[in-house]
Amino acid sequence: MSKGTKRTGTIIAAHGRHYLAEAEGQRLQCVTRGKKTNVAVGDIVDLTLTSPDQAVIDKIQERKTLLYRSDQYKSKLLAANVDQLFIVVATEPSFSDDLVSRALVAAEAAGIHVRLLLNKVDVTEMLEHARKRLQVYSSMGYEVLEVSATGQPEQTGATLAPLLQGHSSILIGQSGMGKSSLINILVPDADIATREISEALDTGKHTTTFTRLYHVGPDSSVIDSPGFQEFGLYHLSEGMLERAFRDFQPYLGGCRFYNCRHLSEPQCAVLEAVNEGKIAKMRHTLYGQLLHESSQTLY
Ligand SMILES: Nc1nc2c(ncn2[C@@H]2O[C@H](COP(=O)(O)OP(=O)(O)OP(=O)(O)O)[C@@H](O)[C@H]2O)c(=O)[nH]1
Ligand SMILES: [Zn+2]
Repeated sequence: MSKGTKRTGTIIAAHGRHYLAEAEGQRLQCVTRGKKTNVAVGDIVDLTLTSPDQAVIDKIQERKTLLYRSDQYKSKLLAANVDQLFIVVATEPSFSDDLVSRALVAAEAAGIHVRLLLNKVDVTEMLEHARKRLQVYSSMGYEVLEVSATGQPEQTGATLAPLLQGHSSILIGQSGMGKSSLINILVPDADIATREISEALDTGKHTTTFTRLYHVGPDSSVIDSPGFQEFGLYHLSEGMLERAFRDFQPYLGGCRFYNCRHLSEPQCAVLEAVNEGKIAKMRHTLYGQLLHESSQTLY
């Protein structure tokens, strides 16, 4: 394989502007042309080799999906081409409804199937409390799976592994929910793979701060992303937002004004549903917050 050879590869790890691609079973360190940082883990890319194990990314192939966060200034790509998302929460430490809902909205907007994964169900003192808090999501139709990564690893693997087959999945969650423990069950050699990727990307000690993709079977992969504390959705337009709230859907079209923003309009079907307890108050509050964010976008 010589300099100038063309390849098609999959991006399996990203750290800053450094990417690692896999092409025909070979790992290639990649950079973008210019200062572009629009590449995501999971992207299928056209490459030109610059040395036996290095390449330049010429082109990102059309994406089936793109999951991303954004703040006022820029978007932060989480993963490309995934078709399902697992939001990992736990009995303890306590999870944030705000972050869970934001992740649900991001998935809906990107057209990605989403489930919640309640981990650490072995912590029985907190189990009923966590289940109760998750009812708001299951009543909207989101599936909530219960697992215990350290308490019942075999059963957890048996529950999750079949769900990954034939899919490109991503796990996200706040720090401490047990995401790494789950990945270690799903990807037995994850630690070794992480070390190898870390060396290839030259990330030094920061082994847990990059997103990476693992193969878990033919046509099956799972992406592990770093824990997050915030989940900005500045990029979602108003129209996208109302549709991304699954609990609003039965009421859309029922408002007096066709262009109702569901904030303070008279005879708003969404507001009526909130008042009747059919839509959770915290969901509507978040919707208002996200509308505000989408009006603040500077890019
Ligand atoms: N009791 C119990 N503890 C668990 C379970 N899964 C993970 N833990 C513990 O929870 C802590 C956090 O787990 P990690 O897997 O490191 O969590 P993480 O979400 O990857 O966290 P970050 O690495 O900070 O992003 C560790 O002490 C685990 O041993 C579980 O099913 N039950
Ligand atoms: Zn309305």
